[in-house]
Amino acid sequence: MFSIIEIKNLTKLYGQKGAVCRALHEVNFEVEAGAFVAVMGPSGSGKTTLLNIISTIDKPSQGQVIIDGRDTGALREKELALFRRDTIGFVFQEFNLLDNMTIRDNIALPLTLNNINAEKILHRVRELTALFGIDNQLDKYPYQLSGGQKQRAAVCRALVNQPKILFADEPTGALDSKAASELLACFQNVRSRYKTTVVMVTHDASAASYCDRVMFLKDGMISGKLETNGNTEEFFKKILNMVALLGGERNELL
Ligand SMILES: Nc1ncnc2c1ncn2[C@@H]1O[C@H](COP(=O)(O)OP(=O)(O)OP(=O)(O)O)[C@@H](O)[C@H]1O
Repeated sequence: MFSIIEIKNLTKLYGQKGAVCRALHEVNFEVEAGAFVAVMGPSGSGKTTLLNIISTIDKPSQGQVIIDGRDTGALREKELALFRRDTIGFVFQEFNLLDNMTIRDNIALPLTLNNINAEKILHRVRELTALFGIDNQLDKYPYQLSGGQKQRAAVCRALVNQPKILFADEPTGALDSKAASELLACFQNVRSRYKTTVVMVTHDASAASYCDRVMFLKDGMISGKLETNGNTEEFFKKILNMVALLGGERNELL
């Protein structure tokens, strides 16, 4: 199987001499194309730092990030911007939809900016929103949607360019458990339909149990990994056990 993400000896230091914070320390892993992976760990363990570096928003202090066979550290700013546009989608905890645009225009925005033909744009928006169960919400504005619907619209927007990888930072953080499970089921659909690789940071063991694999970070290092056998409930229990085993902030991770 092809590794769409290869992380080699990744270290990230913040700050200057005398006040250096080591957010990541010699992290190594690979993610297979089409996988759905969760990154968990206590507050301050380096999850967001890792996601920002893999998604090329931030640069490492040391180490390599190879995405889809390309060493991102070797790309110039312009190449990197194009690479990011064509390869990566991003979803945040806050939905970041534009209030004065309809849901249709919000989702279509990345394609409109790329001068794609209008018919193609509408087709893509219809296909994605049908998959996410919000195809009857397209004429509405963000304030007229529930939190779960807004987040599904934000994911549609992140996918409209057909990225190979979708990065999600606490995508269920602002949702109730029903809206969260609907969103996670959508991620699974996207993965099986488009073979999109999904990498998600989460504090929520239940959200992580929808994934194929969970990586646990502690103090900027990978402290454990788990893989599902396909049974979500069993996987959920294993994740809880791992959280307890790794110690520290069990309550926070729940
Ligand atoms: N811009 C920055 N400057 C200095 N230190 C930073 C910066 N960003 C993060 N850090 C530090 O790096 C470490 C890892 O932070 P990071 O945000 O990646 O953790 P996290 O696991 O995502 O935490 P949380 O779950 O609370 O969001 C923390 O000690 C944090 O204080």
